[in-house]
Amino acid sequence: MSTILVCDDDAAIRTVVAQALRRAGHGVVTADSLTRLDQLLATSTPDVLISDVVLPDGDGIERMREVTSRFPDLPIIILSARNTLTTAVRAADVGAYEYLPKPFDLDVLTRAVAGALARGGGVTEAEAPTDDAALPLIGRSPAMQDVYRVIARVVSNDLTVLVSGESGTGKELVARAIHDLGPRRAAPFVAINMAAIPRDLIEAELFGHERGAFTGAAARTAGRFEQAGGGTLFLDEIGDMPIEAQTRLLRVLQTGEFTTVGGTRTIRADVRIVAATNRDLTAQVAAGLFREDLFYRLNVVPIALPALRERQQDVALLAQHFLGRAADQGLPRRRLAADTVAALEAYHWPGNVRELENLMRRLAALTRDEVIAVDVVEAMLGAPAAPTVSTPDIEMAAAVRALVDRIARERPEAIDDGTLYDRVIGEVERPLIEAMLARHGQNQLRAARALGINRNTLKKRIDLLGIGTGRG
Ligand SMILES: Nc1ncnc2c1ncn2[C@@H]1O[C@H](COP(=O)(O)OP(=O)(O)OP(=O)(O)O)[C@@H](O)[C@H]1O
Repeated sequence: MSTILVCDDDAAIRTVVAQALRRAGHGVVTADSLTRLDQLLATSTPDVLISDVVLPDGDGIERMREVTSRFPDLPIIILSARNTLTTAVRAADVGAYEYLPKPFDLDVLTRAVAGALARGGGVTEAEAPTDDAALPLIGRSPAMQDVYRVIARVVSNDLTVLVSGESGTGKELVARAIHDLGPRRAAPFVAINMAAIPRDLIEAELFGHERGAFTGAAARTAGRFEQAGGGTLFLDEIGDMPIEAQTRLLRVLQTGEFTTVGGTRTIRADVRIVAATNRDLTAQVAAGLFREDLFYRLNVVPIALPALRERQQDVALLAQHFLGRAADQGLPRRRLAADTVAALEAYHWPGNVRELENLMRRLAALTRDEVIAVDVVEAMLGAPAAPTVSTPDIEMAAAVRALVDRIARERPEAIDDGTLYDRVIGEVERPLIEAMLARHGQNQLRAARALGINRNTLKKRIDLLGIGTGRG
């Protein structure tokens, strides 16, 4: 029978954990402090050690450092109620086999113990623990705990990470956290957004170019791969990367080398790659817009960031964090009334954390009272024109780009025969008009009003586009 040593100062936790493990057929010994743990370890070595972090006589994770140096093969499972990214990373740092944020599921713990027994010793890392004060990511929801655990597992290696999630969910912040917490932190973190650079310049931006490589290339320029040397390259909105550039990127990932545009010399690519997308890349692969082999090369470690509406319990913490930051930057210090917090939690946050951040800044700047009342927030949440990019905008932009790509592929002559604008607008306009007519029972007058255009204009467009609907 295997022996599990459980160290927690909470008697209730010791009891339920011991019961569950005994039921699973293990022998259990418990300790309520680090001193007691030391006494027990002096006389016998357990097969698995489970320890809490905050104990009356010290920090459980720090003590595990000594324990692992004395018993390098002893698997350790850390339990913690301080559910931050830092705790997850520190647990990974000391070589813990598993880290379970409290509250945890007893079945999960039992499975972790079984896994630890099957696998034996943990992974040992030499990295120093990180600063607890500077938390890069805020939030303690179960959904974020999953994210933290994956981050903790990748910071010390160079595996390629693909972060997916809606716009404003914190994808870039995750990429930065991976960089800042890992061994490349002293070298640069370089970000490049595929959607923000003209398509024909992307390769030159990524790999650099030689003098005269193309019109306007007056001098040799280093690309982002070179600029990020030794550090991390963040490829944002990777789904927008043109196919030719994808082919080139794939080759770099396969060979670990690249050449500049117009150059012949090969340069070693010494970067960790973190890519991000707010689109469903598998759908892009299925549609032939994204190379499948590149997708697999990038998706080595996937991290799916939940939308803010899926982590309601983080809203209050994030809101307070942003108000605090606004105050640190010189805006008046403001607090949230309890019903204001409830209203924020109930909101669906289409712009995710970015929208919440912008709202808190506006509230800090605009509200007169020290405590922010619920009606002020409700008025602002109802107001349009929050400075965020919404998901429909992004989807529309993606659809239009895909459309242009398709026209270029299928009818290359149409790309510069002077009809492209009408063609693309027509493609967008047709489903729009059809949808509005359907919504308004084919009534053209009401559809025109809803669209905000003149009825005659609508009639003309219907005739021109040959939309075969009824009359208004
Ligand atoms: N968990 C978090 N804790 C604190 N701040 C956050 C968190 N998530 C996001 N933010 C903040 O929200 C804003 C948006 O985050 P970020 O730019 O990382 O999102 P993104 O997913 O990369 O967005 P996009 O897809 O539009 O580029 C940033 O100012 C970031 O600092």
